[in-house]
Formats: sequence, C-alpha cells, structure tokens
Amino acid sequence: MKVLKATGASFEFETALVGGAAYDDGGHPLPAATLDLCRKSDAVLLGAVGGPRYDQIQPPTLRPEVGALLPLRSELNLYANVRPAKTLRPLMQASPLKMRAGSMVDLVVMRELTGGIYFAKPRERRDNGATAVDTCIYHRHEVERIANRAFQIARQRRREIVSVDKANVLETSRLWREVVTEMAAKNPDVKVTHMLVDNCAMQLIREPAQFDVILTENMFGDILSDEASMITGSLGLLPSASLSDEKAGKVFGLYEPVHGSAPDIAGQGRANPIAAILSTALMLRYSFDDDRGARRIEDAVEHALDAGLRTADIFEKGCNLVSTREMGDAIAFRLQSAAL
Ligand SMILES: NC(=O)c1ccc[n+]([C@@H]2O[C@H](COP(=O)([O-])OP(=O)(O)OC[C@H]3O[C@@H](n4cnc5c(N)ncnc54)[C@H](O)[C@@H]3O)[C@@H](O)[C@H]2O)c1
Ligand SMILES: CC(C)[C@H](C(=O)O)[C@@H](O)C(=O)O
Ligand SMILES: [Mg+2]
Repeated sequence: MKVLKATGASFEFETALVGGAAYDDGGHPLPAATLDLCRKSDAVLLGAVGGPRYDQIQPPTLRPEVGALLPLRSELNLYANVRPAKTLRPLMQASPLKMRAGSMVDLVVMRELTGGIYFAKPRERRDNGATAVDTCIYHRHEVERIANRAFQIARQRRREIVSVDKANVLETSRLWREVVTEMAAKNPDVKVTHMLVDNCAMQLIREPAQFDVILTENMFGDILSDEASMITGSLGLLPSASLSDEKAGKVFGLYEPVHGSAPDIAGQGRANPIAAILSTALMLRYSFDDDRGARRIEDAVEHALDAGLRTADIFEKGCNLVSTREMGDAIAFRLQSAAL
C-alpha cells in the first residue's frame, strides 16, 4: 500500500481480515464480510496466509489455506494465475545456478488456479483414517479458458508456449494435451509444444532461458513456480496475479506474492518485500490497465537494487543489508521523487 500511494495515483483502500487473523478474530478464516468486500472491489491485494499455529485446526476446512485462500480463488473465479519469473539485471549473480546465457530467466508460468486436485471431490479419509482420497478432475472448458489466456500473454511476449502435463500417466493430462493441441491449431501464430512435468522440472534448471510461457495445471504450476523463483535468486522476488474473466473491458484480479507467510523469519524484518511490491505492479497492469504505472514500480525496484540495497535472502558481499521496511521505504521514496 505504501508503494501504491507513492505512485501518486489515487486509490481507495479498504482492509479486511483473512486466514489466521480472521480465524482468531471470529472463528472463520474467510468471513462473509471479507468475501463481500472483495466482490465489491476492483482488485484485491492479499497478504500470505497460513502458519504452524493453524496447521492442526479441525476440521481442515477451517484452516487458512483450504478454508480461505482456495475458496477466495474459486468464489472470485480467479482461474488464471500469472506468475512471471525474470532475472533482474542487478541480481544476475543472485541465482544459485552458474550464470551463463542459458540460465537467465524471463518466463511466465500460467497456472490453472480453480480446478484439478486442489478442488475436486471426493477428498476424504476412509477406513478409520487409514486410507486418504484426493480427486483430480478437469473439464474441457477449464483447459480452454486458461489456454486462451496463455495465448493472449504469449502474444505480448515471444509467442512460445510449453504446455506441461503428465499425459504419460494421468487421464486429466491426456484431456489437457488434447485440448491444448486443438487450440494450438487454431492459434498458428503461437508456437506450442508439450513437455512432461518431470522433464520440465529438470529443464528449468538445465536451461531456463528456453521457456517463454509455461501453461500448466494447478498443482504442477504451484511447484514449478517456486522452482522458477529460485532461478531469479529468491522466492521473495516473485509476484503473482490471479485473474478472472474480462468484463466490460475490466479484469478483476487478486494480487499476492508467490511465497507464503515465511514463518521461519516472520516478524524479524528479514522478509523481502519485493514479491509483494511487484504484485502491485501486476495489479496496475492487469486490473487498472496502467502499464506505465506498473513499469514505474518495476523500475523503482530495480533502482533500489542498483543502489546496492539487499534484504538477507539476496545479500551479496559489498552490498548494503537492509530490513523489509527499509527496502519498501527506498522503493517508495524512489517513486515519490521520480513523480516530482
Ligand atoms: N499465498 C499464500 O498465502 C501462501 C503461499 C505459500 C505458502 N503459504 C503458507 O505459508 C506457510 C509457510 O509455508 P512454507 O514455509 O512452505 O513456504 P513459504 O513460501 O512461506 O517459505 C518458504 C521459504 O522461503 C522463504 N521466504 C518466503 N518468502 C520470503 C520472502 N519474502 N523473503 C525472504 N524469504 C522468504 C521462507 O523464509 C522459507 O524459508 C504455510 O502455512 C503455507 O500454507 C501461503
Ligand atoms: C498456500 C497454498 C494453498 C498455495 C497453493 O498451493 O496454491 C500456495 O502454495 C501458492 O502457491 O499460492
Ligand atoms: Mg505455492
């Protein structure tokens, strides 16, 4: 919010509880008032939910992830999850991969977000708990709509989609591949290839530069986006946009970092705020049709890094170690001074 205010544009902010904070307050991680407020808004900024304090709540449907984050995504129809991963120029050395041309990354994971094994039923225990069941279901229209968004995004980039699945084993993946193949024939301006998810996990480390758009289902996208983040240097750098259908030229979206609540470092001023800050840039780009504003935020982030500021996760010798707040302040300050 500090960074958005520093852009000089006018926003009306309202806040609402979600996750553990909402559970502590009223016994439910997604209060009806929070969902209503999201529905009435043009866009939602979300702070990560979850943490060890809430991992044992029974039933699991009252936990922050299953009881709040997933219902928010499905209730708001946020089926298209855009997760860009890009090597930032000042952080060329921050990747644990040996830096050579092939290990630079500039890709987008297009993750299907409201279907698959995260949502399908039955999901239950049987035999007094000794057997566990999760179900993976995909419908043709769910694949079509996320693939359509991937084609749109690819057209703004290098026009290459790698569709990632496990079609050698899973029936849902065979449907996925069938539908994407049909759609590729109708969109010949975009190059579409297919890759099995285990190979993709390996190729991301071997030569991440080969990827432009990775189109994939819910759980594979969750895993591959965390993997892609590390190629850029830290999970603390990766933003995400979860988008609904376009209505009357407007795209409703929820914006959050790819990372979680980082309980191991929470409250110590060590978390990198850049993933959250870059998520506000995606908000301007997708929900407010303000690409210039988005670029200004992205430039301010790069400026702070160019100035040598580093939170602990991306610290390198010779740089200036700063706290979460100091990094946020520096980025906001840059935006304010650039606006003068
Ligand atoms: N969108 C969300 O709300 C979301 C996403 C992922 C995980 N979670 C939840 O978060 C909790 C913790 O999960 P986890 O530990 O597996 O994943 P996590 O993403 O919270 O943390 C994984 C590792 O990355 C580090 N990290 C994460 N964000 C960072 C940042 N901004 N700066 C520096 N380091 C950072 C953490 O310190 C940790 O070592 C769980 O309850 C999980 O369900 C929530
Ligand atoms: C917290 C969890 C439910 C969530 C997911 O798996 O989608 C997170 O890992 C993410 O990537 O947004
Ligand atoms: Mg995840």
